Amino acid sequence: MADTLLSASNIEVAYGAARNIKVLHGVDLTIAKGETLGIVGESGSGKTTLGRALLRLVDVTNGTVTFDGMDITRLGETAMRPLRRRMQMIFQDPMSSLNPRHSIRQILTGPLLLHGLATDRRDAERQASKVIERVGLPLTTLNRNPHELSGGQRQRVGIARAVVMRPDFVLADEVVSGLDVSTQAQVLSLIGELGREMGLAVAFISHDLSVIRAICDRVMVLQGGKIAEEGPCGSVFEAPRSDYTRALLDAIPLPDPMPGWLER
Ligand SMILES: Nc1ncnc2c1ncn2[C@@H]1O[C@H](COP(=O)(O)OP(=O)(O)OP(=O)(O)O)[C@@H](O)[C@H]1O
Repeated sequence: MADTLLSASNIEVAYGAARNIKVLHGVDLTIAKGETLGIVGESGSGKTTLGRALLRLVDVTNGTVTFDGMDITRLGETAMRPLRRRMQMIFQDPMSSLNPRHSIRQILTGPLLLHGLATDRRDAERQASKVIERVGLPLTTLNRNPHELSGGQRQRVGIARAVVMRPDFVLADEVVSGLDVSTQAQVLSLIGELGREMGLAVAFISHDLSVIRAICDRVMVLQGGKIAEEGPCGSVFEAPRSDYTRALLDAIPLPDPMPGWLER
């Protein structure tokens, strides 16, 4: 497909020194430029492992990972470095990924300067201010440290830190699971808006189907390290083909009527 950004072909991942704990058993996946793909499945089904394999944070034992036409399956860290800026990650708990001793200003400007995306400190500061406002936070946030922010504010900083690097791909792993429902909705719409605005490809991992439904174009259902089902969100949710997907759907009590942010 001409507009494929990221693809995995028949990938397998195994953990343990002897690579005897097999977790992914031949997974195929493609994400087009600008597309949001939901990856869903019960705990332990391999969602995070799949995300990490796409970013080359774990090695695959078999299969191929391709990014923007390049086979990156066996690239070393030096060769991966220029691609790292283009593949960003938003974490479940931003606290664990934001340096507690750094101000939000340092957290945002540091990588810009390091990767040569800002001409000088003033330019980095200007870009940081712009992105912090874009994610809905006041400029004074730049003077704060992560522990001085609420969970929702920290997640907005996590999003700002990812998008300020002008990536092509963002992996969002369980990014709203620690937040209350109304903050979840705000953070999801923000990711959706930014994705559309910037033409980002997003892989959105969640065990929560209602979250996937709110934000994704397409969904892939993982079961025991294999794909149980895959397709456009509408068809998978309206007419699931696998019993496993049906069981996942049955497990979420959807409110009636559906809140506006869940309607697509
Ligand atoms: N570093 C590791 N070493 C050994 N086994 C691991 C390692 N990381 C994950 N696993 C195992 O791989 C399987 C898949 O884990 P993974 O975190 O990818 O699943 P998940 O679907 O993201 O789960 P969750 O929703 O609970 O985060 C699990 O059985 C897990 O115990």
